[in-house]
Amino acid sequence: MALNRNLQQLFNIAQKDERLGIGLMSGTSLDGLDIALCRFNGHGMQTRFELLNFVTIPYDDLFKDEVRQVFAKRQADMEQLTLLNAHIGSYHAELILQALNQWQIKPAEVDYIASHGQTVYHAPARQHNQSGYPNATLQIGDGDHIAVKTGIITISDFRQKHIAGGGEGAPLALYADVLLGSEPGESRLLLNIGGIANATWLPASQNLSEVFSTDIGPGNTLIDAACKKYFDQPYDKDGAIALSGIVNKILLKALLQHPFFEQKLPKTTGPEVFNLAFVEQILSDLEIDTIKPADLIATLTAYTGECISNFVKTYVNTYVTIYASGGGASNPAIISYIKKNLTQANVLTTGALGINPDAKEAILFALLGNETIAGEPIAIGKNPAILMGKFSFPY
Ligand SMILES: Nc1ncnc2c1ncn2[C@@H]1O[C@H](COP(=O)(O)OP(=O)(O)OP(=O)(O)O)[C@@H](O)[C@H]1O
Ligand SMILES: CC(=O)N[C@H]1[C@@H]2OC[C@@H](O2)[C@@H](O)[C@@H]1O[C@H](C)C(=O)O
Repeated sequence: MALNRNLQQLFNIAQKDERLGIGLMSGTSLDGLDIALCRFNGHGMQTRFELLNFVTIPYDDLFKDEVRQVFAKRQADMEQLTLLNAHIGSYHAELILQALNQWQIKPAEVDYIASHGQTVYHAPARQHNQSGYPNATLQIGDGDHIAVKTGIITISDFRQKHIAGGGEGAPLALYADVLLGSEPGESRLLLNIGGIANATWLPASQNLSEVFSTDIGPGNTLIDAACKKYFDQPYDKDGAIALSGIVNKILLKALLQHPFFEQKLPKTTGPEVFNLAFVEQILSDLEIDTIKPADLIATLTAYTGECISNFVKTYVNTYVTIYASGGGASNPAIISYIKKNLTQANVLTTGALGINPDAKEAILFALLGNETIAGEPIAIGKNPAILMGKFSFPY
């Protein structure tokens, strides 16, 4: 009996030696849609990949404001959430078509799209503390809209399977970091500084039972929020405001007391926890009535730097090479903290590994899609050994 057209196409793609996949990431910074066009050869530990094209298409202010109405909010308008689920899927499809057109690639040449969607709420059980409820997370931007509008098979909603397999739904970076980032003989920490900072530990031994990936704490999320509130800017370009301010040591010390840092690894978090309301509560507890906006940003930047360096000092007990990625890797004020605090580390960017630091998370989803189509579950320590995502077909 013949397979239907969708399954036949999927079967053909799965059997190819080489696949062309698009990875999409729209992160917690809400800065834009990252689109990575990658060529994959093989799968699992034999994966070879090439980044053919990459672009971040910035979101306009109207779109950001629409998403912010539900983003990381405990209570939101259900109609707005429902509309956004369809709208984001459809909008992302338009942006993909725009990028393909720019790169002069026809949709028919692309084997699959792997879409992260937009996280609107992340709620691991450690955080929500509601008995009887599991780890939970919600990404919107439905894959059917992407598949139908682009005509390309789309895999989406990766995080639910990680939760179903016993994880918190993040960080998924683990899988790509092991496949693309390990090197025998070099202890590596792959550090992504996005809205939230996360890291994957890759020991020189390459012993998969020692590998772990975890969120560290705030990356750019608090800095961005304060920049928007006090300077009407989306972020602190090149750390200029932070470098002009003075760190408030009392505030910094209090921020570092957050219980998240004491919880055992691996763990995840988000702007649901690390937001300006948390900072304002601490300012009020400390009876600090006024703080210069530049000093606040200097302090929040130091906070990110301290969280990352404290993490490395606590969990990495050897000389390590840190490969940084994400937008925070372009903030000299954050990076200089890490370099100053960590004398037992060589701090580079993933560019030194041939992985564009801005494209890394979009590449991750392209790689996860390649595994879902052609790979086998890979056991890495206690992490869920699973293939993730849901298929949407164009027809
Ligand atoms: N030149 C720069 N100087 C300072 N900060 C920068 C610079 N370029 C990017 N950033 C920061 O990086 C952020 C975007 O980072 P990125 O795209 O890695 O985040 P994301 O993918 O949304 O986050 P997450 O990984 O948490 O989901 C910006 O909001 C900004 O804070
Ligand atoms: C729930 C969610 O969207 N988490 C993101 C977020 O952004 C950074 C950090 O928090 C990380 O845990 C994760 O994304 C990356 C891509 C990951 O899963 O590896």
